[in-house]
Amino acid sequence: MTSFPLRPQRLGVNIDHVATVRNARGGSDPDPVRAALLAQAAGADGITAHLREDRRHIRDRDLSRLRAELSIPLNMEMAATEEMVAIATSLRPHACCLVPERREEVTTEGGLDVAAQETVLSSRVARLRDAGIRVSLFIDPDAEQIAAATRIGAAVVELHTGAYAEAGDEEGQFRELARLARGATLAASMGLEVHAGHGLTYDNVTPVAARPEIVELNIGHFLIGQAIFDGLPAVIRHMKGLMAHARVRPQENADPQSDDDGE
Ligand SMILES: CC(=O)[C@@H](O)[C@H](O)COP(=O)(O)O
Ligand SMILES: NCC(=O)COP(=O)(O)O
Repeated sequence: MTSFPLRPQRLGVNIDHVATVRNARGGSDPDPVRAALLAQAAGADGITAHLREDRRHIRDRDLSRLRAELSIPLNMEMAATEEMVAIATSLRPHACCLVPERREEVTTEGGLDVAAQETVLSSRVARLRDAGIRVSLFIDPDAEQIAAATRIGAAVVELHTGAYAEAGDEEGQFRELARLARGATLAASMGLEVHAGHGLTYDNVTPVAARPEIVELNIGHFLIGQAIFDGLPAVIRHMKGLMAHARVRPQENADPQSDDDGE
């Protein structure tokens, strides 16, 4: 089958876990804003930072500094609470991604249940939109959630890739990838911009990066961890290289059973 190079896909670098390391000692190093500026210089297309309700990593002051110092888009991840909507509408980042949050979780465990909370979410989405913020919803790649995201006026959905990333075997990975592909196709056909993220690494990024409808990946934990060994600029350049390579022959690379691992 003939294949055509796709449009480049954006890489949003999530710098939360620089703040996790900083907070471990309670001081000011390492500075997540410095990491964001380094990521920007290395070719990141955006910076993602999640202001959790418990402030376990990113803090309010980090966000205001990011907003002031970055020249690439800032994507603020947040729970859909009154407190967070008030912070976001005052900060006015380029985008807000609404995510589900449970205080006791180690990381975001599933997608936002948009279908179950349409009324409250639609008024919060409207307030963010009225403040000029592009609103994204972090959801599982399910038809019910995608339809609900459209109904409440989100511009973007970020498909949760955690189940794909954590699938223990090839069969599970194949099943989750097929689910992501169906979700991406459906969301794009409904006029939503499609992003994806969570748990992506050098080893599993290629089939996701090859999906033509997915125009942005948000990646954090792996990049920050790998930067300990290789340095943040080299890690960002390598990840962007894998993403670009995946889109040269998207049909082949979208198949997780392909021999080509994207290296
Ligand atoms: C929403 C999401 O998928 C994660 O990127 C999260 O923002 C990373 O931070 P945690 O590790 O605190 O979940
Ligand atoms: N929204 C996903 C994200 O920002 C990064 O997730 P992870 O790579 O830290 O798992």
